[in-house]
Amino acid sequence: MDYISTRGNAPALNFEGATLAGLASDGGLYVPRSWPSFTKAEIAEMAGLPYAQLAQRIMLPFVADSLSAERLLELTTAAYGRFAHAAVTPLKQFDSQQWLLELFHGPTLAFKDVALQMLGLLFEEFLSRPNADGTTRNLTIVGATSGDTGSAAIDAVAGRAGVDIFMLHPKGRVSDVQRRQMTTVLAPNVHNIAIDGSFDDAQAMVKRMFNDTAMTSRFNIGAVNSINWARLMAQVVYYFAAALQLGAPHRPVAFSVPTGNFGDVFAGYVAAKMGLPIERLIVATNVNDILHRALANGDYSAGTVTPTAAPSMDIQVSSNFERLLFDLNGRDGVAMAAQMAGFESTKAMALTNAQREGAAGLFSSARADAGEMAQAIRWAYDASGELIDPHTAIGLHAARAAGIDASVPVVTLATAHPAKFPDAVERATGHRPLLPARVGDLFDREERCAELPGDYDAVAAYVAARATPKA
Ligand SMILES: Cc1ncc(COP(=O)(O)O)c(C=O)c1O
Ligand SMILES: N[C@@H](CCOP(=O)(O)O)C(=O)O
Repeated sequence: MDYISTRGNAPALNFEGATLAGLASDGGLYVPRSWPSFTKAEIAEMAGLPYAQLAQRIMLPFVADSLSAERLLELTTAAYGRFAHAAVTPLKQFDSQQWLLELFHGPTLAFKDVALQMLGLLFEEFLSRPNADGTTRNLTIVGATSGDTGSAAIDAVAGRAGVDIFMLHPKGRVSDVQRRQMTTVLAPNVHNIAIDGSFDDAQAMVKRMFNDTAMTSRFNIGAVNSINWARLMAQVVYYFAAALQLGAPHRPVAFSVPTGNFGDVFAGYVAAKMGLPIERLIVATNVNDILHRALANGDYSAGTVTPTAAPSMDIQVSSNFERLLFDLNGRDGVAMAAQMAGFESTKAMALTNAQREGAAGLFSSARADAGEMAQAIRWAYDASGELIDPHTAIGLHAARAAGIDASVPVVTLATAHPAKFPDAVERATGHRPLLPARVGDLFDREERCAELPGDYDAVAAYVAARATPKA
């Protein structure tokens, strides 16, 4: 399997190359040249597999040019061995139709761990392979976070040889738990930067660095955000895990996905392409609703970001939407590059008919405001005694409003542990969720974080002064 850019003007790469490259050199995102798929019988055979084995089966077609099946299983076993629940991503039932897929049993309490524990191991694996002249490579990871990617990526690479990580977060716009999970990791290869601005500003700076030759000529810039294909590949697995438990491939399942950068729900789209019978993918947003507007009426135009109690979804430019638009528009890289150039200059874009109609076949969408989010937190607590976080609540609100046929199970992805956002959960229910013991003495640890203006040159200079140059 090789990987091509959505903008059609970058070299095709194998899995190892795409993983280390992160973003394509033409500014596009790497996608597999074609979607591998499983037959109904092959999917049925996966029922009951332990998570690490299921992950190996699902990922193998994507990585086979770079990893053997045996090595892949060693990596999935190591990655998912660190999860606090034996099922890795357990399902909980609310009522006869509504289910919750708990994705927060990893080390940093959010769904990002599922992919980033794997990505950390993949980086280590590929960077340890010698070049033709016997030297090895290093990587300067530059990432943007609205709270969860940062801590999960830092946990996955802290202290690893050959990797420096520079993580940008919007100052004052992540929860205290999220910030501390990043800033209390004092390993010398970890650099936290709080910038003045929004997550979108941070993400734009990261993408710009990949195309800044002054930086790329000196450093091997790498990505941990979901612009990196390997992130999404690892997230496909839990759609299979959940659907198999609910009767797939003999019964379709719908998923409701709290959405910001469109990575998690795009992984669901990939699962459908691979043959998993998905009835509907419900894209749930908070009031930062660019994706809801795009799917409902074709209007992909970025407004100003409004801070909410679900800060990780305070996003108005959704990187991975480009992957979907590319796939739905006949995979025409030239057209995609023109469409994205238009968006980058005007911050607005109209979907083509093919994109609108293609998306409507599988996706629907909903937007939840603060009141609807709080109501969903309360509903979950009353229905099951379960405390859910504000992001998950937005998904649950959309799941219950979607009008899916009663015979189809609807699974809401629980993307973060409620204790990451204790204030909002307590306001809604009167109960304050406790941090699990595995995060330890988070509030007693020393913090280290630089503060920079929301200015690309300042960030680039900061990185250049501290990163390890290419070997
Ligand atoms: C807790 C939480 N829920 C949902 C999302 C949205 O996921 P995605 O950006 O993949 O759409 C994020 C961040 O991305 C998150 O951290
Ligand atoms: N919500 C995310 C934003 C970054 O998204 P990513 O999936 O592209 O890494 C976060 O928590 O940082």
